[in-house]
Amino acid sequence: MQDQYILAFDQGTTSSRAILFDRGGNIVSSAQKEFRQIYPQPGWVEHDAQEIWAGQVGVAAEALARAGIPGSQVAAIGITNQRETTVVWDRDTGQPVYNAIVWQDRRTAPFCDEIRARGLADSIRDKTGLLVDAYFSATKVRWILDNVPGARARAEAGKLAFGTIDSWLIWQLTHGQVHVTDVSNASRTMLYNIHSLQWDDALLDIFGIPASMLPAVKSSSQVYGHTHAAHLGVAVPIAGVAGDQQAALFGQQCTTPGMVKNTYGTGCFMMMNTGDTPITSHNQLLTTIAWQVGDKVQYALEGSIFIGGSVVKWLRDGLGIIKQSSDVGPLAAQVADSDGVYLVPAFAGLGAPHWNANARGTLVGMTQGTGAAHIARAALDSIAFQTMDVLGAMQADSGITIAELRVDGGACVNNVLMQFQSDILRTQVARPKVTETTALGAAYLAGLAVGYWQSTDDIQGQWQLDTRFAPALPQEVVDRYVAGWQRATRAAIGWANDQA
Ligand SMILES: Nc1ncnc2c1ncn2[C@@H]1O[C@H](COP(=O)(O)OP(=O)(O)O)[C@@H](O)[C@H]1O
Ligand SMILES: O=P(O)(O)OC[C@H](O)CO
Repeated sequence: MQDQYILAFDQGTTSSRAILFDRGGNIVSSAQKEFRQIYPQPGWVEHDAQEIWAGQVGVAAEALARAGIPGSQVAAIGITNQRETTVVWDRDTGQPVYNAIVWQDRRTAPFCDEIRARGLADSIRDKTGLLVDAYFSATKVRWILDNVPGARARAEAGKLAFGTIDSWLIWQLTHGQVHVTDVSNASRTMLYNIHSLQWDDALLDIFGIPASMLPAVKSSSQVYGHTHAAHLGVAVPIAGVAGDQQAALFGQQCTTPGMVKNTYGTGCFMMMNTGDTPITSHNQLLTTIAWQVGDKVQYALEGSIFIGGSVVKWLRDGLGIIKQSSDVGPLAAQVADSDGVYLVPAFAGLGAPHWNANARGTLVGMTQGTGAAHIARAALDSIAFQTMDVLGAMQADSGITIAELRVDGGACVNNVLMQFQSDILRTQVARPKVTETTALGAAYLAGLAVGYWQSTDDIQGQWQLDTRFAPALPQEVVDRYVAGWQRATRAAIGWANDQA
């Protein structure tokens, strides 16, 4: 028999990737395509769901072509996706009724304020593990139903379907035959009870969403359906689905309670595996479903940082002090430290553990001697400091002191950042050889479902260390840096709260 492979779709916020993996978890080939970010108004972020679909299926074909592998040698497809992003489409035509409303979109923040004012936040949190915020899908679906002419009536007549991007892609791949999601994506909608593992009628009522719109919720590793032969030449089983952060946790093989990964992408997303126990946070973290394999549901604690690697983009595109992202390391390395300069990149408010929607970017501590290198250094430091705040909250909530932070995402290639991260966390930071852990996690989930890998034992040895960073800075220096950061954060929040 010819060699078989697993094809992972990694549908992210700014680009769609397809990666082909072999049995050893090695990358055989990949293809990637960026797509348009649509900003109709300040604070609004949309994607064209059709463009995402066309791009994703295009990169899948391209990845196979590059490896010279036909669809018949793909044992299964795993899908992982930007989470919360909301698509509503017509069941008959398969056409979206509105652009996808992206997780970053803040248009429903006033409605979230209303929900909190009605005293509903605690019960929503108890059921979903989430804080009431525009980030999650529920208020986005409601917005579409309220603002697209005729949408509510069509939804009530059972004509419209809702899905996160995983559901949308599966619907397209199966030509409208399969409308599903997995537990990890469902747990980001703010409509799903993470304890009873069901859509919650009372929540559907609060948000005015007809149950007929919802996908069926499945495990993260099973055959959901087969692709229509039009796409890869043959029908291929779609056998793994997880939200991208959960998939990265799985791909990092953080499969035992207490293991933590941090993904340094546009934002930073830290997750701790908490096993079969959903831990309620007292520090404004989210409780979420990590994945379900077989009948075993695993939970996680999560802290999301809105501006992570994108602060480097801002140095490039906003300030113009670097030409390309990779220039930031050498520029920052020109100085020993930021010399008292702190950047709090609260460009879109602050996420965990502050959740302050009004906070704005703050740059403090400058003197006549401050130059571009100090600002670059402060920008990188801000990624590490925000991560430190989230990890502190996570350790407090779980009572676990972690031994190692596993890292991935575009900005984890930066050694200056990783070393500083280890220094201020006083913890080992471990960067694996394969940093495409999101796609790898989806591939593992799919491969396990079809017997490509027999059990998690088969993949256990595949995580390989690239570089380990160990704390080197003296404690008193770290204490001084951290105290400065905390002052700067207070300044960012104080500036927002001081509005007349
Ligand atoms: N050498 C680098 N140092 C720091 N940040 C970087 C570096 N290279 C890329 N980045 C940042 O990493 C981010 C891209 O990471 P990626 O994981 O591809 O993001 P996403 O999946 O969120 O689109 C960008 O915000 C970019 O600014
Ligand atoms: O597309 P990414 O990798 O930035 O991830 C987005 C997250 O899933 C949003 O919750």
